[in-house]
Order: sequence, then C-alpha cells, then structure tokens
Amino acid sequence: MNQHIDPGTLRADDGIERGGMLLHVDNISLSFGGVKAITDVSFDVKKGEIRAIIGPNGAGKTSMLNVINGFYHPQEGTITFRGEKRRRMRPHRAASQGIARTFQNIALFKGMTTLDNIMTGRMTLMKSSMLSQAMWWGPAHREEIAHRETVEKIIDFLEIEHIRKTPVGRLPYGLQKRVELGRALAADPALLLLDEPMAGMNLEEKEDMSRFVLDVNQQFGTTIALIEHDMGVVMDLSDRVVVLDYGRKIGDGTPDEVRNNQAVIDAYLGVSHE
Ligand SMILES: Nc1ncnc2c1ncn2[C@@H]1O[C@H](COP(=O)(O)OP(=O)(O)OP(=O)(O)O)[C@@H](O)[C@H]1O
Repeated sequence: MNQHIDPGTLRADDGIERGGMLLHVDNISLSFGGVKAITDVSFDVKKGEIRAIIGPNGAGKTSMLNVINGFYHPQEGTITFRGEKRRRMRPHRAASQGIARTFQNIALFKGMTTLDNIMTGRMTLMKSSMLSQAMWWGPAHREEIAHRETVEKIIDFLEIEHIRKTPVGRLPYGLQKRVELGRALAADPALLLLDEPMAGMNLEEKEDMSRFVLDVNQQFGTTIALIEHDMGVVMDLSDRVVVLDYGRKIGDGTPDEVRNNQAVIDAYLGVSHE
C-alpha cells in the first residue's frame, strides 16, 4: 500500500485554487527552418488535473512539451505559468519555477543508484552553496538530511525500496521509468510533464505506472500534462485531452468529447487533409 505523503513536505501553495488556470499556452507557433512543428496552438492546463496531449507521429507533441519547459523558444505566441507571462527562458529556470519532466527515452544516470538519481531531482531546491555542500558543512548537512527524508518518502511511495541501492542501468525498463518519475517528483513540481510514460511497457508495467500517475495526481495534488500513445491509458487517466495533428490543434475536451470528434477520428484513421 502506498504511503501517504504529507503535501506540507512539498512545494508551498502558490495561491492558485484547484481548478484555476496553472498554464496558458497561447497561439504558439514553432518552426525548424522550413519545418512547421507547431502552428497557432492554444490550450490551458488547470491546477490539479491530468491533461493529455495526443496525436499521430510527428504531430508536434514533444515539441510542445519542449516549449512548455523552455527548451524550445517559439517564434510566436506566449506561455503563461502561474499567472506570469514568460519571456525567453532556459529549462533550468522552468525547473526552479516548478516544471519537471520525464523523457521519451529514459534520461537517468545509469551508473548511479536509484537513491542518488532521485536525489539529483532535488538539486534545484537546494539553497546552500556548492562549497558548503561539497564540504558537508553546517546548513548544507542539515539541508541534505531534510531532502533525503523527502526522497525516502518518494521511494516508499513508488514502492522501490528494494532497489534503492541498485545502479539504475541494471534495472528492468519498467522500473527505470518509475525511478525517472521519482526523480521528477523529487523536484516538487507544480506541473509535471510526462513524455510517453508507458512507452515500451508490458501490460502489467502499464497498469502499475497508471496507478502511480493517478496516485501522484490525487495524493500530492500534482498537476500533470502527459503525452501518451496508448489510447486506453489516455482515456482512463485524463481529465481533458488536447489533440494535435500536423502541428495544429484539432480537438480539445473530455475523453468522451475527443473520442467522438470527427476530426480526431479522421486523423487517427489517416484521412487525407487535402
Ligand atoms: N529539433 C528539431 N529539428 C528539426 N525538426 C524537428 C525538431 N524537433 C521536431 N522536429 C519536427 O517537428 C515535427 C513534430 O515533431 P515532434 O517530435 O514534436 O512530434 P511528436 O508528435 O512528438 O511525434 P512522436 O509521436 O513521433 O514522438 C516533426 O516533423 C519533426 O520532424
């Protein structure tokens, strides 16, 4: 059984009510040379919800996550996060503002243990200087103990105590994905971006991961935006779904609304756009 984590150990309340607007994506367009990855896309993410971004291959989903976390800078449009309209910024700023993400291809330190990988997720929250951290001195010592406690709670929550000392490169794929979720969670995100969290998983691993994503959302109250190809998972997990096709938004609504949207059905059946 999952241990309940006291949200008080996590990020301070940002004043946005559950259901209030956490993120606005407004009229975003992004090109790479002549390739238009995203064209005039707008949507929002409400605090506390699970928001899926779906669409066929090459629809612009990963590009959109990269715009949200500051990795790509769109030519047009604006991102407003927690009421603040963003100017150009780097991903580490997004992390310190409370946006964390996982990647399509796992991006963990393979030679490091589960515990150390998850600990790296707390780096952006560490206040003591690099020097005092390196010397394990005074405030740095106390700070590390506090961070370590939170990391241990995350390890309990994700039921990975048995692999806490195992180098992640030795773990099966499904567990590596879970460690990556743990590392993102350790950053104490206000918005958690998951890029295909179930990709490459077998049915049992998918069920486990779905349960953890739901538990993170419900027990931590973390807002989640996820890309996922498995429609069963998307329809089960999400509160609302935005659908992209060839870089444009073609649908937006509850899973039922999206399922019955003719443009979405056509896109998935490969109906011509000419
Ligand atoms: N760094 C880049 N340089 C050039 N083109 C890019 C770059 N990133 C994405 N693209 C192009 O932008 C378009 C959208 O790609 P993106 O990876 O965002 O789609 P996706 O919906 O995530 O696809 P998939 O489901 O296959 O991962 C594609 O045509 C892709 O080739």
